[in-house]
Amino acid sequence: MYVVTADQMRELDEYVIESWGVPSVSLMENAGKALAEEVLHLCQNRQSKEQTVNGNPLISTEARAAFDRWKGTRGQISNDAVLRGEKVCAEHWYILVGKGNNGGDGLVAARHLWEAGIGITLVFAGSPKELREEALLEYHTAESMGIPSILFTGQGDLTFAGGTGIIDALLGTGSKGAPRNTYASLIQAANGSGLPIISADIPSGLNADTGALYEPHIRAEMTVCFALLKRGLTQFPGADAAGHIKVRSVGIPPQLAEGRFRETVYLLTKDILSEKLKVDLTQRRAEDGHKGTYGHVLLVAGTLAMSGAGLLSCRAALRSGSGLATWALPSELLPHVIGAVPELMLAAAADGPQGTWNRVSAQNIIKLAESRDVIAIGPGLGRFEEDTAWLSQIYKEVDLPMVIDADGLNMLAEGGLDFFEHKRCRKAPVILTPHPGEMARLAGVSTKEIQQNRIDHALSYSAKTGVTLVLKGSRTVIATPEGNAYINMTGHAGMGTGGTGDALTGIIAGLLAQGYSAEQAAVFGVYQHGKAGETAAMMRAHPAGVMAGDLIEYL
Ligand SMILES: NC(=O)C1=CN([C@@H]2O[C@H](COP(=O)(O)OP(=O)(O)OC[C@H]3O[C@@H](n4cnc5c(N)ncnc54)[C@H](OP(=O)(O)O)[C@@H]3O)[C@@H](O)[C@H]2O)[C@@H](O)CC1
Ligand SMILES: [K+]
Repeated sequence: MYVVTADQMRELDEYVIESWGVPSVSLMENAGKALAEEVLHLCQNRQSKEQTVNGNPLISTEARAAFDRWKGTRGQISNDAVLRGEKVCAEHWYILVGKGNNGGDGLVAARHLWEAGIGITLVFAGSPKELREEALLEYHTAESMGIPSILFTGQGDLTFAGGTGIIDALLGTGSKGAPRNTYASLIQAANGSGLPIISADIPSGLNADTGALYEPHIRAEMTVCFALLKRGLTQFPGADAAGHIKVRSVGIPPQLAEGRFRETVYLLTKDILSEKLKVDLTQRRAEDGHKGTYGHVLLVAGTLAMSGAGLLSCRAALRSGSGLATWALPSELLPHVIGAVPELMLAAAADGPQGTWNRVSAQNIIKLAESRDVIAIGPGLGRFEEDTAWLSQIYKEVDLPMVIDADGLNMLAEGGLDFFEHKRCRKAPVILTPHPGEMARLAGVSTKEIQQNRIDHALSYSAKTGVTLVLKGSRTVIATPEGNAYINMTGHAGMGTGGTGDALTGIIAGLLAQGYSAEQAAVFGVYQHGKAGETAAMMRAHPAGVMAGDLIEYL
């Protein structure tokens, strides 16, 4: 599933209109009809819930289904079941109409809902005479049909008297900045009404490209998004304002987006994993495979105070299927962790005071890496003198697939983009796994700026440096230097707990060890990490109780 910006959507619109001759009024018709269908579904669901007594259906749905099966369907006549809602006459929807094409979609929906018997009041944010082209035609049709309308001037309150729902067709992909004047007042009134709001394309007040929210913005129960998902709907806080999101086709085939733009953003689904990234989700192995076949991870991590980070990463690497794992750790820490993960090999590689790292150990790491397949650096590592130079030396001299996390990222941030000046001497890929705070340090901006435009920041850093970038947080974004980005949908807020990032580093390293490409390992690793977190949540009394160690057990 492709995820596009407002400009990309406009380009695709124009392409089908100009190159294929699809009339733009047909696109608007399809959009408005899809919107009306979703409103009708909601009304019908509401009706069927009301036909129960104290929550018990008068006739159980199982009994009804059994009877319908017995009766069969031969010779039955159905009407347009979707658009001729039964018993929807008690419904009355207010449709907020802006002056662009988003408003036009609202006007089309008004016509279909009116036809289905729903009471409608159109509320114009500005004089309908300002509407243009298709939207203006739709206005004239609605007026001829006698659909009631009011012009909201901003004077007095709009109470939505007798209303049962609101369609937000104020602002779509053509909106710029915070909603102004009557638009702002209508948004505030709609949110305050307590009625369910269904947004056309995007909730008004959302930045369609970034997911940032302006004030005020609509808080929708559902958003009916047209043709292709907009980037802003996939990232928080925008995703939260959109409510349940339904993508409906309007006559612009999504596959038009493939290879068309410099950057292609995908919603991470099983299909994307198996069809685009060619990941075998069953993870089949050759019958004659052995531990040497599935790679050896070298993890450079941990101090005495943060030994758990190393343990979690190593366990995750093994659980994700790597054949072997070695943990390079400070010598003072080693005796304390013997036997904690018996499957793991331990290598004393640093002699800093109190179980910490120091700069002399770069050579030790380079030597250890000689007989390994992947190197992962960072979890619980701490900072030490001249550590950026230490990491840079390893980066230059260890040409293995490399994952850098946590303090490794802070070292890298200190080196700035100069750190990557030696990237041409590396053939093997590098994956960075920052959380938003670490990403902010890498990019030299604030955490807030990162969070307000996660997809762009991930893509641009990846393009500049040649690394595969995993920007963590809800809806993790994985960006590749070639300009692909994937938005992960697995996982849950219960995974916001210490050590889950360390586990992710281990999973990705474990996949790299088995021969997955950087893109496959980062994307599949993030997907699996979230899935394991979901399984762990289901096995506990409450998702908030999930710990990093739990999710590793469900890999
Ligand atoms: N094209 C197609 O074929 C299809 C398009 N489709 C639909 O079209 C939508 C995009 O339509 P669009 O481009 O007309 O923009 P849209 O968001 O409706 O309104 C922009 C208007 O609002 C105004 N305005 C801007 N910012 C504002 C603010 N902050 N506060 C207040 N006002 C503000 C601005 O006025 P201006 O500032 O320029 O005076 C401008 O007139 C898209 O989301 C989808 O729903 C579907 O039907 C499928 C086919
Ligand atoms: K809208």
